[in-house]
Amino acid sequence: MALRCLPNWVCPQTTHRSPLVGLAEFDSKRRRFCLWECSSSASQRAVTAIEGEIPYGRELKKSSEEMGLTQETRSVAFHRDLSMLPKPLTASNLYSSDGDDSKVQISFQGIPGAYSETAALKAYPNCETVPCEQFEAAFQAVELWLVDKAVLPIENSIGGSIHRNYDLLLRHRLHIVQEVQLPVNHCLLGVPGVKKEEIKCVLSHPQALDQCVNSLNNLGIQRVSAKDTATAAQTVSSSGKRDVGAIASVRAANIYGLDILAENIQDDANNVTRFLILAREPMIPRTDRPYKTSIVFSLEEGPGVLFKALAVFALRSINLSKIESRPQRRRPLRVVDGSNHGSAKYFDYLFYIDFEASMAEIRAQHALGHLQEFASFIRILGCYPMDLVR
Ligand SMILES: O=C(O)C(=O)C[C@]1(C(=O)O)C=C[C@@H](O)C=C1
Repeated sequence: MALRCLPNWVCPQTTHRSPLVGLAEFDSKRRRFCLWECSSSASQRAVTAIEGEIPYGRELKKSSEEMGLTQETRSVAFHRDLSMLPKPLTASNLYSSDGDDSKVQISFQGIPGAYSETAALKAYPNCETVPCEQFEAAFQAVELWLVDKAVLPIENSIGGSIHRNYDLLLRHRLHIVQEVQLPVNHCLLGVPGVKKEEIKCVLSHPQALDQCVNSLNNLGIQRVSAKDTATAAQTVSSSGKRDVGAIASVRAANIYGLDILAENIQDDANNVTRFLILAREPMIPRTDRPYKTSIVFSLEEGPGVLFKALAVFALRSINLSKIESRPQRRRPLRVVDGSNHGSAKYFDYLFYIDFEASMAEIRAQHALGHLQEFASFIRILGCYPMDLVR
């Protein structure tokens, strides 16, 4: 059972917004949840509990308050509830892996057979994967304690950065606790018995189509976007059409009963997608193995500020493995009125950097302290072990 605080929780029966502290318990194995409203006033020491079932898949967007609306309410004595209060964390709770990952639930965007699911299984071979329609739902599932972690593709060695997912990292308050480098071998799939030459068009995720653009042009095959590679395979399987194929994994072919007409059809044999595993709590940084730290920051205006910002890492021999910039949505333009010829307009950017050091290292702490001199905003997205195994 996991517990979290719900201040300002609204009682579904009375619609009374409690000034008290609420607690929620989620039993993710049995998919049950229980919301506890605890009174802080001495005269009213009752605890109200609302129990219900955690919905599957696409209903993950519902908030816990909404779920409580349809559920039975009952009161229990306060003293009986003391045993239910959160226990203090122990050191072993703070490190992610206790060897048994069969209880870990990981949300991913897509349906079974998607590469994101394979990435989750690479990180936690015995985990339970929870499919979600959109990335937003995969994030919310973690935020609502419906699952433990979410997996997110962030960049690909052929297609580059997945920009929308950088934006999601900032919009949500989850922490990167792990990275997964997954070799992606795209296959051309078709309904049983079909020949490669019969395929006139293929369905797949836009990133997967981009990674195979030359091969598909050579074969004269049209490209059509699908939500994810596994949904493409499922659509082809249920359509039964001989001239429509899918680009997806061997695993997706097995799940949806399709023939593999060609393997490794990506334009570069070394096709690797990097995924991030996200959790509610950050990982406590250590120095027992190579670590990476991901940060996002914005800079004050001025000549050479980005140069100075990057120098804080170079000065301490900290290697940067990734830099990405994204427009600041809330403040897209900065207007500087310093001349007689009108005001200058600059686009305002956020910079995302991955550097190869642990936040437990003094040089990393000093580098971020130094960066604060030029940055108007800094957030540490996570410090996590580097994935060195392919
Ligand atoms: O469609 C899938 O199977 C996904 O997991 C998505 C995704 C992506 O978003 O880049 C992941 C890995 C591959 O590079 C292609 C597609």
